[in-house]
Amino acid sequence: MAPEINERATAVAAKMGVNLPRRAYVTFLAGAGDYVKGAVGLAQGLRKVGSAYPLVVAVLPDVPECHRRLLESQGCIVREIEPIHPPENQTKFAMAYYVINYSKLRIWEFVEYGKMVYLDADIQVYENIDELFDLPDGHFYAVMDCFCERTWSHTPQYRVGYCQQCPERVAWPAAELGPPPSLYFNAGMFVFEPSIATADALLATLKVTEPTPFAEQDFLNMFFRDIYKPIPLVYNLVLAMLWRHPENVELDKVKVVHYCAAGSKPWRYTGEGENMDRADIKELVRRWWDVYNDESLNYKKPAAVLDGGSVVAVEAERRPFLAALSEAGTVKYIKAPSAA
Ligand SMILES: O=c1ccn([C@@H]2O[C@H](COP(=O)(O)OP(=O)(O)O)[C@@H](O)[C@H]2O)c(=O)[nH]1
Ligand SMILES: OC[C@H]1O[C@H](O[C@@H]2[C@@H](O)[C@H](O)[C@@H](O)[C@H](O)[C@@H]2O)[C@H](O)[C@@H](O)[C@H]1O
Repeated sequence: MAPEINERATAVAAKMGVNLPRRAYVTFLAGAGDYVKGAVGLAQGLRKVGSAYPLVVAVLPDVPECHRRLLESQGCIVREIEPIHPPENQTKFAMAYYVINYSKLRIWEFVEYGKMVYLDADIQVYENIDELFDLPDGHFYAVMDCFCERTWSHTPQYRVGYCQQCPERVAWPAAELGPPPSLYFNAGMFVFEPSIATADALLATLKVTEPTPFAEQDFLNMFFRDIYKPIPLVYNLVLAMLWRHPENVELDKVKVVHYCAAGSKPWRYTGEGENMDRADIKELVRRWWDVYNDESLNYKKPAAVLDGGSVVAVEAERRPFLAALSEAGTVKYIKAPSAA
């Protein structure tokens, strides 16, 4: 649904003195490649677990029209964003394409929402996580990352074998390297509050910050260091945890899986690559495909509502509210036959 309709439905609600939940999940999509499958799978996964909030997809201009239509047909709210490029630099990013990930920072401009949960498109949600929206305001919530993969080989912690996931295994050599690194989160999933002031501060700070190998993830860790609050690993299982810190993982309790290990993207999975022949990886990839291929999870057109004669489509979670408006005689709410 286009944001202006979203705002009109909100305005109708406001007339009734009711603030509709200004909450949404948001993911990021760049390019014309196959990450769109991840975003579609995520939309279906959120529907399967009965999330009460819509999925916004922040798309770069290079995302083709057909991918945008596909996302809208799956109930996503597609928002084009302007790319953000880091300052000219000689940095060698951990993955060359990480340079595009700075554009993720545009989501702080989505101020029609009071609180959002960001999820990478290579993430799948297997249990309802709407409770994250009720975390106290004023903090940045995310799951701690792991420093043990080769992608971290440029860092001192990797060189000395230190990881925040098990600080007792190899003590940080404070005498040699000074204080240990601050708690560091994986930026594939986080809970945040959009704000123009924060968006402006992010961009102004980025302009004067030397890019580093983990691109916007490093930058966000620096920027939000003082208000960062770790949340349990169940909300973002970085796959490498399965072989790097199995003692920290209770797989049957994990709600969110982040397919970020090399070779683990389900839509590209061949079983080749380090650790990709593990039984747990094969099972997690199968689970992803089960959701992606489940046609019963396809988006059903929302009930339509007449507001002053014009049709305003609304998201499923607004139906009960609009039925109440209809009873109040404010709008005529026509339930589509398929609407539950
Ligand atoms: O070609 C690309 C590369 C990345 N992304 C987006 O950027 C996120 C972060 O990139 P990636 O998942 O590859 O990082 P990882 O967590 O796997 O290192 C992806 O999940 C997508 O949401 C995208 O849309 N197209
Ligand atoms: O642009 C930098 C990216 O950095 C992160 O990816 C990394 C990181 O998680 C490492 O800790 C893992 O070892 C590695 O596999 C993984 O690719 C985020 O998941 C991604 O959203 C994005 O911010």
